[in-house]
Amino acid sequence: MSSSAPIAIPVIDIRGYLSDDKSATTSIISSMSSAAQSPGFLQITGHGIAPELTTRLLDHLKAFFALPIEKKTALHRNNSAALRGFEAVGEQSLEKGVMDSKEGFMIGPDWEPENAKNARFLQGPNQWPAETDVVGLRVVMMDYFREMQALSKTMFRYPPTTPEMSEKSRGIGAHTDFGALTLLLQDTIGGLEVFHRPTETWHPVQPVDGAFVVNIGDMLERWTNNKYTSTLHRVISPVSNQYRYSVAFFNEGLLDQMIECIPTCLEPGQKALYEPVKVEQHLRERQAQNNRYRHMRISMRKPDSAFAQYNGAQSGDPVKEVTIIYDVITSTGVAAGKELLEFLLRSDASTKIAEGAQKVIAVVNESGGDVLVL
Ligand SMILES: O=C(O)CCC(=O)C(=O)O
Ligand SMILES: [Fe+2]
Repeated sequence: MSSSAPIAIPVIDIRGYLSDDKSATTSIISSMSSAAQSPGFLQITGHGIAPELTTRLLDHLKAFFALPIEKKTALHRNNSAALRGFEAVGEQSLEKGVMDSKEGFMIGPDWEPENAKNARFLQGPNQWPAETDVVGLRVVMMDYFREMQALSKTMFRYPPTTPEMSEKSRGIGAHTDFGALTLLLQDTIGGLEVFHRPTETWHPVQPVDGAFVVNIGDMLERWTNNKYTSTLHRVISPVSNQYRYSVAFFNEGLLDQMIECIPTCLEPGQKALYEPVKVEQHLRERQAQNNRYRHMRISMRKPDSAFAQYNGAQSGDPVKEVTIIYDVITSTGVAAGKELLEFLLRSDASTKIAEGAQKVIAVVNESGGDVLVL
């Protein structure tokens, strides 16, 4: 369900931090840390990236996506071991039954083709169109890239849609991001929405002139023991006669970096919720699960941190208890051959049981049948 009720996505001016103003820095850090915990999304202004550069970047992006489809498919991501390049409309579907209506173009740190044999996971050369096709594209992309000092970035174009069609398609289906931190430049069309878990409602991230949207990804959530939140988000297809353009930086860290609970993120008596993992393994697992994984996160309704803390630390032996329940229901194991007690249910029981079963069926249908509901 979409809702226009406001959810506070803070807009934070980081100018004071960049100019080393001590008191401004303290308050900027405290606002950023609180936004990273909830809602896991914020927008930053005063970041020092020249508006001239972002305008030039978006102009070149329009020129790139306006190329004939054959020229774009010649640069398809499938041609690249590092998964760099073009992706057409409809190639992704993050939510069952709704197609993602967007084109993408992924680049990263550029490797000379002759060094490609030394490339590791997701490393390698970019694929560029002929210079004469989009004059200056490569220069502006790499200028922007250096400015942002990021590791990988993807540019998107979302086709416009009609009100009727918008019910059946998404710009990009609901998902969380794999990496540590995403920095997103969006134009003025709008459509990005974040999910407010307690009320299960979607809320727009209004485009703010000159701002970057910042959101926490799964890697940072893991690193901070769930203190920072990797928030579910999506783009609804713009009901407009114009395309929507955006540029996303996925900061994914160095491949050998170990992601293990930052000690200051543990309250006294708390345990680390995740095993340490290297960035490369984390990315490989996410990449392998790709759409399926992203989709699972929606259906499984990530447990809140109170539950996550409890899970695995239950008293007694939960596996044994569940085994006994299974045995009793199936008259096997410890319950084999035993007479079960019968007891009477109140007259409203069958309605209540049917309601519960309907909810379970709805969740299973929504997830494509690949979710275990306990
Ligand atoms: O284009 C956008 O506004 C968001 C894209 C996004 O969420 C993603 O690629 O992970
Ligand atoms: Fe995303």
